[in-house]
This record gives sequence, C-alpha cells and structure tokens, in this order.
Amino acid sequence: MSRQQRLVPISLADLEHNAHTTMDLNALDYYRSGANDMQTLRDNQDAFSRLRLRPRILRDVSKVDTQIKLLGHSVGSPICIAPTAMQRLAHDAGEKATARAASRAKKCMILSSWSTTNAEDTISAGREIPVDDQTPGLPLFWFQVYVYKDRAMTETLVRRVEKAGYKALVITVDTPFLGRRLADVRNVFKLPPHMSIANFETKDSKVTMANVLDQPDNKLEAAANQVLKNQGDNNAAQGNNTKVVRQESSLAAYVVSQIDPTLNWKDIEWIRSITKLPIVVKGVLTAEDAKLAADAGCNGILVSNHGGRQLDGVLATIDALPEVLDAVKGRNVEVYLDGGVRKGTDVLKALALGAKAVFLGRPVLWGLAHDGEEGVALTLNLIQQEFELAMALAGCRQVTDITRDLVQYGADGRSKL
Ligand SMILES: Cc1cc2nc3c(=O)[nH]c(=O)nc-3n(C[C@H](O)[C@H](O)[C@H](O)COP(=O)(O)O)c2cc1C
Ligand SMILES: O=C(O)C(=O)c1ccccc1
Repeated sequence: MSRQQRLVPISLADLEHNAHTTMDLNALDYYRSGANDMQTLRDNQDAFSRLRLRPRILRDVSKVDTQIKLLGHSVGSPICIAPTAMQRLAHDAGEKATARAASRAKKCMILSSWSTTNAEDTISAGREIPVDDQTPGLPLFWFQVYVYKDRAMTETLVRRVEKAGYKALVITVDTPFLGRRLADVRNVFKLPPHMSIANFETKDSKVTMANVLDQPDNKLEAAANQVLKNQGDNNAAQGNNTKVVRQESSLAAYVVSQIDPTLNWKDIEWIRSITKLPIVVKGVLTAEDAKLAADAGCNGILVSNHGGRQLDGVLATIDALPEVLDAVKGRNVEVYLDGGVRKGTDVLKALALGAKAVFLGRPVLWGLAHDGEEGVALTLNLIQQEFELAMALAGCRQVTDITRDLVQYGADGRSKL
C-alpha cells in the first residue's frame, strides 16, 4: 500500500492502512513483513475467506456473552493478544499501553520476552485498571519465552515472571533461527539505540541491539556469518575469520547469538521441572507435534506460523487447526490459534472449528501506532464488536453455541468436515 490519506478507522484494515501512512519504514517493514515470498502471510488471511458460515436463525440473540476460561482463568472474550517484540517501535508507551488496553477490554495478553518494557512494569500497568468482580481472574497476563543459550538466564526470567503474576508460559518453538524477512535485510533492521530489550537490563547496563551486536569483539561478525551460512551464503561464511561481506538484519544476528537452536522436547521437560505454571507451546502446525506436545504434558497448544514470518509455504493456521484438534481429541490440552485474524467472522470460524481462543499479532501494533493505549483499545473493541455481531447473526448467544456445524469449506460442499 502506498502512502495515502489516513482514514477514520472503523475496521482493523483501516488501522493497518493508517499505520502504513504514518509509521517509520524501518519499524513498519519489521512489523508487516512475512518471510521470503510472504505466501504464508497472505494465506493466513485468505484461508479464512475460503471458509463459509452456516448461520442458525430464530434463537433469541438479544444478549450475547463472550466470556470464557483460559487455563482456569476467566476472561471477557476469546480474542487475545499475541506476543509481539519491541512494541515501543510503534508508540512510546509500548507494552504498557497494550497492557492497559488489554485490562480494560478484559482480554488476555501475552508479553514477548523481547519487549521494550520489562515484565514487571508491563503487568503493573495492566493492574492500574480497576478490576471487575464479574471476572475475578483479571487482568490475565501470560509470558512468552524464548529458550536462550544461557539456561541460567532463562531460568531467572521464568522465576521472575512467575513471581510477577504471569499465569502461563508460552514457549515459542518455531524460531530456532529467525525467518528471512527480505525488507529487514534490505533495511538492515535495528532497534533504535535509545530502546532496550528491557527484560535483560540490569542496573548498570542497558541491553540494546547496538551494544550486544556492535561490540568490538567478533561476536557480531560470528553471529552474522552464522546467519549467512544458514542461508547458504558460502561466500560470506567460509570459516570463522571471514569478514561479513553483506549486511544483515541485526535481529537475525541477535537471534543467532541468543536463542538456542538445539531446543528439543527434553527442554520442555526441563521447563516443566523449573516452574509450576502451565505451559503452552507456540508454533505447532501438525498432528504429529500436537500429540508430542500433549504427551509432554503441555497444557496448551498455540497453532501458529508466527504470522508467516518463519517458514514460508506452511499451511495457513486455520487450515492446520483441524488436524491439531483431531490429534489431541480427548486429551487435557487447550488449543488456540493465531495468524491472519482480522475480523469478527474470523474469530467465529476459528472457534467453530474448535479453537478455544484466538490471538492477534499485527492488529495490536497498528492500534498502538494509531494512538497508544486508546489505539489498542480501539483495535480490541472493533474486533470484539464484530465478533459479537457475527455471533448474533449466526444464532449464537454464548461461546458454547459456536459449534462445528457453523462452518463449511468453500461454496461447494462440506467435503473436509
Ligand atoms: C512484529 C512482530 C513481532 C513478533 N514478535 C514475536 C515474539 O517476540 N515472540 C513470539 O513468539 N512471536 C512473535 N511474533 C508472532 C506473533 O506472536 C503471532 O504469532 C503473529 O503475529 C500472528 O499473526 P498476525 O500478525 O497475522 O495476527 C511477532 C509477530 C510480529 C508481526
Ligand atoms: O520478529 C519476530 O517475529 C520475532 O518473533 C522475534 C524473534 C526474536 C527476537 C525478536 C523478535
């Protein structure tokens, strides 16, 4: 989309349009990009359009109730906030604004471990909003964990967020390396130097990408070379002493230097052994892995392709959802979905197929860029209102009325049901 006029936003698409007209290109490209050809990015939304609704009529829908429980905690709606890194790139109030808007809307928020506000300050901001006796579990915050090479650091972070009041750990398992987002490579994406990866900040040192990566020793070079090597650029990465011949996204280099690509199911056991919090694995796309996750005692599965930012060409999440649900049928594990959820009818379709809840990634960032806390509140309210209207028009008074017979694939029948 080119730089056009701002709209008075009445849909999430309008908020995205406006972000495209106002945001700085380094941040906008980082937020909007998918990996490589961005096929999966597009498919996440397109796949929702391939599903058709089968509404029921004459069911008294004068009142619609969207309240549900997530891992035992009540929330006002099955629409939740996915973890997105570095929210201060969108607005100075960053994660605090998102936390306040989430609390106001009675929605669950997952905080990214690569946030620009630390876990304690973010949850405190959410708690500034007065609670409502009707939903005693609120505010509900979960914490997203990347497992770092430094296990002691990972463990310290887990203990900190448990103490701070986060109610589940969401382990992201689709990012042993960062997917290749071409715009970020071209822009040599960097976190601006005045922002920090706040969870790793100490009294004496601020962790910025610049000070982790632009250090005089060879760490950056080694990390960047590793990225290039992973991408098959042998020219750039023959041996440890080779100079970097091409610039890279700093984020990709940072990920290589910090995140542990050896991560495997044993590590999930390890996390289980260091915390009492429920564990959600984020990034499951197949029946095989869903079974393994249930076997490993995970409490939740977030069907996600990371918003099309990791492996390009995988299934749209709404297309992967049925096999995951089939695989864990009868097991004690909640299944959620993210990716391409932009409209109330998308939420209805995901729930009809069997998802317990859905998570929004980019739309929250577009709201944040629009107007900080008020902008995120607008994102959440717009899609909440659309969802309530879609429920009513489909004949659903409460979330348990949203059943599988409400959707079919395409206009020509129900072959995949
Ligand atoms: C800018 C951006 C940053 C993200 N950062 C993280 C992150 O730090 N951790 C994580 O697990 N997922 C991250 N994700 C993936 C989201 O949690 C989510 O899976 C995805 O955005 C959902 O798709 P949607 O943007 O189409 O709603 C990020 C996504 C975006 C767009
Ligand atoms: O940009 C992302 O999609 C992302 O998930 C991420 C991964 C590592 C560090 C920061 C963000």
